[in-house]
Amino acid sequence: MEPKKGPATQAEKNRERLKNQRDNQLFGKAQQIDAMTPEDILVELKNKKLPVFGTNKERVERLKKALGIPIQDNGSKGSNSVLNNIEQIQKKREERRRRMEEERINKEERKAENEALGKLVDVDFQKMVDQFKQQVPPQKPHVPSSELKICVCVRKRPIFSKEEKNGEIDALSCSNPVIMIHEPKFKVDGITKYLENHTFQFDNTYGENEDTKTVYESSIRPLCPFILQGGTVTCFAYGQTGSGKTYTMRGLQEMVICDLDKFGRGQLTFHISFYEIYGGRCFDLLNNRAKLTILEDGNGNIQIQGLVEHPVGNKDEVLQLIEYGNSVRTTHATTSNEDSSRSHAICQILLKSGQREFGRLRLVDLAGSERAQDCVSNNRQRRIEGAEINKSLLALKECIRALRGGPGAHVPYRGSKLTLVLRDSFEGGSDEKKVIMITCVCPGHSSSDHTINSLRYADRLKEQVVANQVNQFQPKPEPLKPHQEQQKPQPEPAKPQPSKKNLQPQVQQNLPKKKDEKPEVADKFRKSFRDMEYIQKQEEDKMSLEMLDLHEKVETILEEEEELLETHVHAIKEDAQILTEEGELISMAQGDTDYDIDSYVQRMEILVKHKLTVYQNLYQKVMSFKAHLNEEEEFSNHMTQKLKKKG
Ligand SMILES: Nc1ncnc2c1ncn2[C@@H]1O[C@H](COP(=O)(O)OP(=O)(O)OP(=O)(O)O)[C@@H](O)[C@H]1O
Repeated sequence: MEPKKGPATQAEKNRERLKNQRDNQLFGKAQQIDAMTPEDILVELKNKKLPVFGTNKERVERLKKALGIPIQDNGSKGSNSVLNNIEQIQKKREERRRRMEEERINKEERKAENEALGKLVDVDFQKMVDQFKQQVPPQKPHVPSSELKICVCVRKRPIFSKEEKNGEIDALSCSNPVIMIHEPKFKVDGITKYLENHTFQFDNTYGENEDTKTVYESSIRPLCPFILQGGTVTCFAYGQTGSGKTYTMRGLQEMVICDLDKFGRGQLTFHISFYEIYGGRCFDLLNNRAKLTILEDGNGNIQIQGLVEHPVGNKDEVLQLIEYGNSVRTTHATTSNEDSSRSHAICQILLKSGQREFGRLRLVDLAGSERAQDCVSNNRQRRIEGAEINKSLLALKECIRALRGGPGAHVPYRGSKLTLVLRDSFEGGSDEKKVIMITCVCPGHSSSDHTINSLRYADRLKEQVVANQVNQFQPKPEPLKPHQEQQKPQPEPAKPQPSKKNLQPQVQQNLPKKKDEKPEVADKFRKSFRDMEYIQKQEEDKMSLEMLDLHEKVETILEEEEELLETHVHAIKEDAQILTEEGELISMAQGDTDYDIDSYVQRMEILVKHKLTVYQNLYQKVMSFKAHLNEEEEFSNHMTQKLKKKG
């Protein structure tokens, strides 16, 4: 007999492929029908407007026939076919039981394995995540930042054994330039588990096994020649507390100093300044945390008054200074990271050769992004810090985006203190200024919300904003089984969009109307508020008008607090002066029996009046400040109530 020939032509091959596909589909459908209950068969027949008479087997065959599934005629009739049917059902039941048992044993084994490793993770979710991870596409080479207008990248840090002991699952898959978040979820029944998978793509992504040198090689290093030709490069580390911002920044600081020193062949001096912005105020990290004042002259030039620039010729000294600066940053303990930073730290390096200025490099380690949600905390200090962080991160996003708009684009740098001091990093378009944004993310599944927020933030900085995709990489579908845990895509609920129509009147109402303010203060305040309005409009789906109102209140409080402290110091000095004069007056009155009572009364009247004026002024400032604090408190309570109702 001649061996069976395979398909000869392409057309035959295609026909055979299509036939196989169809057979597979029909086989799948037949399996689904066999697994259906008699009631389901009835419903299905009715749906398809087919007759419902006869036994269940006859109904099944009718349904299959209607769907084009060939009926196997085994020639048996009557009791024989009934026996066959029962046999088939039993086989399927056994098969199902065998599979369930296998799954149970598999689960127990995974659990025991995890326990031995000290991991207390949910094995079902872990299995689902592992399945997805097997389908991650291969990694592509990293793109050097010199080829990009703005380099937007993401770095995933490794999961710590401490986190796994606490039940954390590594829910991030990273394969340059893609990063996926596998978010464990429960269906409404509260039992069935599934994963919601979000896929993002950036210029570069770095996984847990890629070290800081790899990040450096494709981010800052390609821009070193640009700096040496007089360019300005600003590199930001963004992300939630504990995601590795400081870890990444410290590594980059060291590498870039060494490289710039090497490229400059020892001829360059580094002029280092290192300061932080904490709660809307600026402090010099290399000068005993001296408080700095941000000034803007009539031409819009920004100056940080009091900031000390340290000229250093030796790279080791540069690194020592940076290390010192890092160690004195403002930190506060939180549950997730004991050294959680609430400040933005800006390390600025100006390169000079003799008197000739070269480029500038700014390395900015941003405050924990989740702190921006502290706007409704119980603690006022935290709230004000949170509002400041929120405002600065929103303003930063819009200022970076303005770089893409070219030299003439509006840069809303007055929207926050951070963007105000970094104004020079954003103006002139992306050919003149280079920005690298490294978004750091935590791998643990319980951080999924924060991670998604961080990636969405970074996504807005990309050239083309493409909405992240949900469930791009799905495991191969298995036939549906009853009560099986499904990895089902769940569309995100649509967010209500505030209407633009309603925006204007309310914003107008919010415009600051402060009495007795100096004209330049009022002007500064209005300009900054206009930039906040601009940012709010770009961000209207995220930033509510209430948030804008909160930012205005916080701005007022910060400005007034400054003024109040100044007035208080002034009052104490005046008082001391008056006290000295009073002392002199008393000594005169007590020591000289022949003193002039009229002159005493006259001088005393002047002194007391002066004292009253000084303290009256201070009292008014205290009362006004107190009223604004109360207003902020009320507003915060209102926001908290609103959030509670929503949640
Ligand atoms: N890629 C990494 N590889 C190994 N360990 C890392 C990595 N990234 C971060 N870590 C470690 O994770 C911890 C938190 O990192 P880091 O302090 O840099 O976070 P952070 O984002 O700066 O937090 P915060 O905003 O609170 O300052 C540190 O112990 C750090 O050593």
